[in-house]
Order: sequence, then C-alpha cells, then structure tokens
Amino acid sequence: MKLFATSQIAGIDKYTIEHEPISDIDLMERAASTLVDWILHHAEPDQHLIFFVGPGNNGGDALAAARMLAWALSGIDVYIMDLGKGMSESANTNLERLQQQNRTQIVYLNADAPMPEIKPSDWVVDGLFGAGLSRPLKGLPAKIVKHINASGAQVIAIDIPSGLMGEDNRQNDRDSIIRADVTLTFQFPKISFLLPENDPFTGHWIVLDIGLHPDGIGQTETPFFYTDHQVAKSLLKDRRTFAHKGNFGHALLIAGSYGKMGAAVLASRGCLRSGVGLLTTHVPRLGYNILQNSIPEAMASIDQSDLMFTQNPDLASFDAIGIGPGLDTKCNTGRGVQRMLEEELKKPMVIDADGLNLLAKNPEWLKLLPPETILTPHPGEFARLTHPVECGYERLQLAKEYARDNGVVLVLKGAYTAIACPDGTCWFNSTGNPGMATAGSGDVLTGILLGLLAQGYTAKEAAILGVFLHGLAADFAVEEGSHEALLAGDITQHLGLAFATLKDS
Ligand SMILES: NC(=O)C1=CN([C@@H]2O[C@H](COP(=O)(O)OP(=O)(O)OC[C@H]3O[C@@H](n4cnc5c(N)ncnc54)[C@H](OP(=O)(O)O)[C@@H]3O)[C@@H](O)[C@H]2O)[C@@H](O)CC1
Ligand SMILES: [K+]
Repeated sequence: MKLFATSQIAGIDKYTIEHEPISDIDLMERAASTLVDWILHHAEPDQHLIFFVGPGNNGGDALAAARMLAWALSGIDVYIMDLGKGMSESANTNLERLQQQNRTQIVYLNADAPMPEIKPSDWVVDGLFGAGLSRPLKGLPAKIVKHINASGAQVIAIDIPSGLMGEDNRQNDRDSIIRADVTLTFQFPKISFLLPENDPFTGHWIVLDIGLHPDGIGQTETPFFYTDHQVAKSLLKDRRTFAHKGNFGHALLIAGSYGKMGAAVLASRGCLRSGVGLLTTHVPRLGYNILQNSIPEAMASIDQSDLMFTQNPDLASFDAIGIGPGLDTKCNTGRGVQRMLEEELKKPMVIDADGLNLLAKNPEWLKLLPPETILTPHPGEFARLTHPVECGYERLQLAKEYARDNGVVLVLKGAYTAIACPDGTCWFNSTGNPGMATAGSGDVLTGILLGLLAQGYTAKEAAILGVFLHGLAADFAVEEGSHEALLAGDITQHLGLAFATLKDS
C-alpha cells in the first residue's frame, strides 16, 4: 500500500470527487458512515458520546457521524469550537442537517466558555482538526485538547488525533495534541503514525476504507509504502515441483563466539526455515558440537580460532553471506571481517549485530560492501553507524539518506520496521508485535534474510518479504502464547505457518 503526505491525500480526495464522480458532501457522508459502523460495532446502546467539532472537514465528518449515530444512540452531545471564523462549506451543511434532525444538544465553545464536563465513562469523539492542520495548537484549541486529555474518557480520534501533523512533528507542542485511545483513519495510515514518538497520540489506529479513487492513488507518486499481505505475497516466489535443493541456493552464515553460540543456532534455524537449499554455518571451534547437536540440517565450517571468527572459508561456492549474530567485536574478528570484505566478493550479504558494530568502528568498509547488501540495525546500532537523533522522524530521514548514499538496503528495526532502499523508497512493515523485543529475535531475522538472498531474491525484495514473514510468524506465535513469553525460537517455529498463510491469502 502506498503511504502519502496529508497534502497528497487532499489531492487524491479532490481527484475522487472529480473522477468518480461524487460530491464532497457525499464523500464526507461515506467517510462518516465508516466511523459510525465502527462505533456502533463497539459501543453499548447506552454509551454517552461527546463530539468535539472543529472548523474544517474533520469537524464536518464529526457532525455527519453525530447525526447518523443519533438515530441509534440517545446520549450524544456536540460541542462546536468557535474560533470566530465559521466552518467549511461541507461542515456547515452537516451542521444544518444535524440541527434539522433535532435529536442532539449542540453547544458552542468560545474562548471564555467553561469547559464541558467529561466523565471517565464517556466516549469523546475528536473532530477538531484532521489533515488540514497547519500549525501547532494554541489558545482555545489547545485548551480543549488539554481538557479532553485530562478527562480519563475513551477518546476516538477521527482521521488524525487533533494537533498531530501527518508527517513532521519536530516543532509541535506535545502537550497540545489529543491522546487518543483509538484513531479511525481514512484510507491510509499517516506517516507520523508509524513513528515511535507518536504512539501516545494515536493509540490503536485502524484504517477505514472510504473508497478513494484507485487512479488518483496510482498516479500520486510517493517514496513511502506499507508492506501489507498483498505486497508481501507479490514478492513470494513459487517452488516448482521438480525443484531440488540446488535450486534454492547455498548460504554461508558467519556467527557465534564464546558465550554467544545461541545466536548462531537461532540465525541458522531462521535461515533453514526460509526455504534455503543449503546452509553452512561458520563457527569457532568451541561451537562445533553445539551447532551440530542443535541443528543437524546445517553444515559446519570451523574457524581456526577456538573462541571467535577470524578467517572466512573459501567463498566461491556460496550464493549469499550473512555475518554478525553473536560475533563479538574483538580485534581478530574485525581483521577477519576486513579481509573478507577486501576479497571484493560480489555476493549478496546481510550484516547484523556485531557485524554492524564493527562497521560503525570502521566506516571505510562501507565502500567495500557488495552491491546487494542489507544492514539490519536497531536504533542504537543505527546511531553508532551514523549519529544520535532526537526522534523517529529524524531517524527516518537519516535512514533514507544513508541507504541512498551508501547503496545499501537499511532495515531499521522496531515497531513498523522501516526499510530504506538505495532507490529512495521506504517500506514500513505491517506485521509483528511487542513480544519480539526479546533476545535472539534479530538473529532469526538475519537468518531469514540470508536464506532469501541465497534463493535469489534481491536485497530489497528479501528485506521487505523477510521482515514481513518474521513479524507474521511472531504474530502467530503470540496467538498461542503471550508477548511476555515469546522466545525467538517460537518465531522460527511459526515461520512455516507464516509462509503458508501468505501463499493462501
Ligand atoms: N482527504 C480525504 O480523503 C477526506 C477527508 N475528509 C476529512 O477532511 C479532513 C480534512 O479537512 P480540512 O482540510 O478541512 O482540514 P481540518 O483539519 O478539518 O481543518 C482545517 C481548518 O482548521 C484550520 N486550522 C488549521 N490548523 C489550525 C490551528 N493550529 N489552529 C487553528 N485553526 C487551524 C484551518 O484554517 P487556517 O487557519 O489554517 O486557514 C481550517 O479552517 C480530513 O482529516 C478528514 O477528516 C473526509 O471528510 C472525506 C475524505
Ligand atoms: K481529529
């Protein structure tokens, strides 16, 4: 799915009105009816709802929804924020319709008016501002937002929590943004919803399809995408009936050191469960028994060192290389990695964990990286590769620059993992859960990415698909357990179900 800046969404909105064609008041009616469906599905018949209405079309949506709900629910109050400059045309039409219906109390709130009582048991519907917000809230809007946030009531935001910008919130006033429990957003998640600093504002967000015109969506260019089932499925390659293991590549994983052999085992499992034909895992001597006992499907390549990686095997027979899980950053290991990179191998590569920490210490290696390279930092590792940042928005910009400037696919791990590609595109992942914040989860991902690279997926395809499958497998694992108890090994165990679900979807 494409993701757009709010200004672009307004353009698609306009395109829909012109080309469907549909009048703007009817498009608003369609949007409002999706809100109403959601609310009726979740509210008890005696639920008291308080609508806060702003001057633009976000307010218009709120007024239309209040009218539709007033036929079904008895306790609806509407407060209109009076900024002294009137309302948009469609909002005005909906105000007249609500007045004519005559089932709802409508009160104007100006700067001097006392704030209405909101009980913790009430539901507040926030229709103050949406995609048309142009600056941080001050004065009356900020006062109303603070009053709502302090109420303890459930808050449902229409389209965007009022006060939150769709993209860049670096200059925003965080005290003057609605803290919603649920955000019902139209057609597309907004880019700011995918950044960690905005989670307290959006709460749980849900996308409501309002049928914006597919041609308008298709013609609007954007660097941002959301990897949903459809995208991931389109990347998945078929396995032919007469295929044999030679068709699915031979991966080399360089992983493990004294005390960190688990990382090598987990990454090996992730790799083998992602469809690779053959896997050789290169480990220090001490890891030989551990590896062979815990994962007999992997072949072992043994380092000359007892304790750590120092020297790669002959690389000629491998289709892709993964390096990093449990590697450690000792000098000898660093020298080993450097020698390997200096071979100027043209094999696809994935670098994780201590591989990234070594790269951060030796930025001159960047120019030695092969063309199809994936780096998989979490925010801390990314800060070491670049520099610390203030917020997720800045990190996203930096990730896009880093991927473009260095010709690497950068997998910035976290909720909605962002994959920045050398072509300037950025793909947010839709699967996964907080249970994945657990030891070894990243090692499993490295294994999956390596397995996909070895099978001939490009670095970009492998990253988008691999991150999606990793998250989906973890989602299945959590369905049987809990976030707290999720082990990285549970992710590998559910990879089969993730592949199968994607194929059948
Ligand atoms: N796109 C779609 O597909 C569809 C969109 N729909 C809905 O429309 C919404 C977008 O509507 P919108 O463009 O009218 O913007 P919205 O946020 O309601 O208000 C703008 C008003 O606020 C004002 N204003 C701005 N900032 C301010 C501030 N800090 N403090 C004070 N005032 C401020 C601004 O005036 P300004 O002073 O900036 O000139 C203007 O008067 C969208 O979120 C969705 O809910 C659906 O109905 C149908 C399909
Ligand atoms: K809103």
